[in-house]
Amino acid sequence: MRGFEWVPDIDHTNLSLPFRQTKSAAGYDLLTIEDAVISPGKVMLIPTGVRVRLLPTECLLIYARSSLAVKYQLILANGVGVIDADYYNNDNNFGHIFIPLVNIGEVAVHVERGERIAQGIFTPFLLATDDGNGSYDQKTRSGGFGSTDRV
Ligand SMILES: O=c1ccn([C@H]2C[C@H](O)[C@@H](COP(=O)(O)OP(=O)(O)OP(=O)(O)O)O2)c(=O)[nH]1
Ligand SMILES: [Mg+2]
Repeated sequence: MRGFEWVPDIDHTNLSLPFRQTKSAAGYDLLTIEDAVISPGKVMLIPTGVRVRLLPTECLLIYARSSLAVKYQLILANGVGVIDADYYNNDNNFGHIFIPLVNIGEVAVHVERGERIAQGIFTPFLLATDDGNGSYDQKTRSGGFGSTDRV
């Protein structure tokens, strides 16, 4: 079963789950659930209110919307976001997808609740032939953005 769901306890009144705007669009547009003002040179983590269910050898790749880059100089701070299957329903934030937007222009940019801020593309991936042969230790994910770092 592959698809988007609302994160529990999120107010999604009048918002829609991500959807493809046209029949042949590859990307599901993700909305912001909050108003935000992004200052020049700053990165803001924007909540989408959604999580995604994936098969174990799939990820959701998050890309910028070209129009936001061209009109408002808003791009993804991480280039491309990778949403892992085990991020879904993690203990930290239920699998909430956040979009790290950076303003590379010279004026502050407002984004409004319900605006489409990025797009997600479902993508299958391959494993190394000897993956899982016991030579390294895989942890259980507890969150995102550095949660697997060893401190
Ligand atoms: O644009 C993004 C990128 C990632 N994530 C979430 C989902 C992903 O599964 C998790 C971890 O992402 P990634 O592996 O790219 O970040 P990391 O810095 O390696 O964090 P971690 O140590 O948690 O893997 O963070 C988002 O919500 N938005
Ligand atoms: Mg990681």
